[in-house]
Formats: sequence, structure tokens, C-alpha cells
Amino acid sequence: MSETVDRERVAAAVRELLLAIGADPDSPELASTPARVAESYTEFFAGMGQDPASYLSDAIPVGADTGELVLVRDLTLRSMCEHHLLPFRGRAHIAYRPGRSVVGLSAIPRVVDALAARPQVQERLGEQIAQTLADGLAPEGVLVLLEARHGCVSDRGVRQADAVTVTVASRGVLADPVQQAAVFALLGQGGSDGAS
Ligand SMILES: Nc1nc2c(ncn2[C@@H]2O[C@H](COP(=O)(O)OP(=O)(O)OP(=O)(O)O)[C@@H](O)[C@H]2O)c(=O)[nH]1
Ligand SMILES: [Zn+2]
Repeated sequence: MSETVDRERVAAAVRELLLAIGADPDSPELASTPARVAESYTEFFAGMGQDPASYLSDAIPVGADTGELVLVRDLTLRSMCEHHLLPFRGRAHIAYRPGRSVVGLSAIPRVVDALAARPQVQERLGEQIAQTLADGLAPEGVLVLLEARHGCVSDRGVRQADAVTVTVASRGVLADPVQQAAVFALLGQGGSDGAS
């Protein structure tokens, strides 16, 4: 993994930003802020230097032993909206019908994180997760359900503090509404209390 965030450049930009809003970046209160924000940006945008497919290289062959459905639900979703550079946060639920292989369970949140820690829109993020899993696991089907609250919707503009956006991206047999219904039924059986 290579780090692509240039801390010095971010810090210089934040200093400019503080000046632009009429604040004094040299005041004791704000003197460390540009460096702190730069450090935060290395976390927020850590996915920029990552290849999400690399987390799927250790697929576990299972052949006829493969179960019918794998659902990894209630993953923490953290991303950054590309329009306003404000966070959107919630949950990701990933289902797939395996082909000849499955993948270690921890690989799935790593794929989600690598694609989420970039400037994103929710719909594209869901599609990219679905496509990465479809390419890397050759499953019979994939379904990615994301539910998130967007800072740009809750804290500015329309200021809808409770609005949750739900998106679905699917591939293969899980693009079929009847098969999707089985996943939605499982998701409806408790566990998640919605985006947080
Ligand atoms: N489809 C989609 N829209 C998003 C997402 N995140 C933010 N948006 C929307 O992107 C739009 C950006 O609209 P613009 O007109 O360019 O910016 P704006 O004037 O700040 O928009 P308002 O939020 O309506 O004030 C807004 O409607 C946002 O709510 C996302 O993940 N998916
Ligand atoms: Zn936004």
C-alpha cells in the first residue's frame, strides 16, 4: 500500500482555508490545526493508494462444499462525499452466492474500506464494491446494500438530519429480484438498527 496523501500540501491548503474564513492560523488555538487535519486526511483518504482486489487474492477453494449464500452484515461504512468533502457514514451489508471459492471474512470489510476511503458518491461506491467482488471471487452473484447518513444532507443545505440513503448494487443471480428478496428477508431479521 502506498500513501498518496501529501501532508504538507494538505496543511498548506488548510492554512489558506483558515485565512479565507477570516481566522488566524497563527493563533495558539489554531497553530496545530493544519497539521492535524493533514493527519486526518491520511486516514480519510487511505484508500487512494490501495488496490481493493489485492484483498481477494487468497480465495479459499471450496468446490461442492460451498454453501448457498454468504451474508456479511452490519459492517461499519465510512466515506467522504466528493461534492463537499463531508463524511457519509452508516452500514454496509454484503451478500454473495459463492462459485468455486469463498474468501476470508475479514477481506470483505477491507475491500469496503479501500473503496470507501476516497472521494465518493454512495451509488458508485456500492457498484465498485460489487464489481470488485464479482471480478475477484467469480461468485454466482453479489449484492451490496449500503445505508448511510450524509453530512452534506444533514448539516448543511436541506439539513435533513435523519435522512438515510439506501443503495443496492448487484451482479449475477443476485440481480434477480426473487433472489434479492431472500437477502432482504435475512437483513430484516434483526441485528441492524439502521444507519448510525
Ligand atoms: N446521488 C448522490 N448525491 C449525493 C451524494 N452525496 C451528496 N449528494 C448530492 O449531490 C448534490 C450536489 O449538488 P450541487 O448542486 O452540486 O451542490 P449544492 O448546491 O451544494 O447542493 P445542495 O446540497 O442541494 O445544497 C446534492 O444534491 C447532494 O445532496 C451521493 O452519495 N449520491
Ligand atoms: Zn456532499
